[in-house]
Amino acid sequence: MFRIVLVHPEIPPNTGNVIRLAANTGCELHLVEPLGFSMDDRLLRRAGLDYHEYAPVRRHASWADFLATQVPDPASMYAFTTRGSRPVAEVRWQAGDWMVFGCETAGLPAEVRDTFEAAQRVRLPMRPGQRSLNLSNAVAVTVFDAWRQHGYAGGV
Ligand SMILES: C[S@@+](CC[C@H](N)C(=O)[O-])C[C@H]1O[C@@H](n2cnc3c(N)ncnc32)[C@H](O)[C@@H]1O
Repeated sequence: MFRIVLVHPEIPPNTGNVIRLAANTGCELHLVEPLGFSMDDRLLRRAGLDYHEYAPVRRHASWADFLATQVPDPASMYAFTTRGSRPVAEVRWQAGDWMVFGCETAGLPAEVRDTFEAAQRVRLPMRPGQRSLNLSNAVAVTVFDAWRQHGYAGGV
């Protein structure tokens, strides 16, 4: 089981997709507020269908609140950023690791990104000149690669 963290997500269908992905793969999902939508949003519900009933979704009032309540081990936290210094392919994922993603427009806030050691700031490969992947696509390819490393344990 991996832990997905979305910091200030803005677009309801992206978070809905990630709720569904978390249910599909057995991940925990953490949302760091402020969010760009209400959790009752119609688009969020449509994308997540009823999966929010099956995927644990935890909300945190701020990044500081997330750190204070979850007390994550920095060595098990990875920040996903297009400015990451480490290729994601080098990561050997461990159960319980935290995968931290930024918002759709601005990415991870600098005050969050800068708290990660260089080795914990990872990037997904893209062709030259490309800006970024869609947030929910970035989460999906990451979770499935991590799950693949574990032989899709628990999957059928
Ligand atoms: C649409 S992107 C944000 C784009 C933003 N302008 C930036 O440059 O960070 C949303 C989130 O997806 C993740 N992401 C997208 N493409 C990525 C990549 N190539 N490497 C690492 N993370 C990526 C990051 O967490 C990012 O904050």
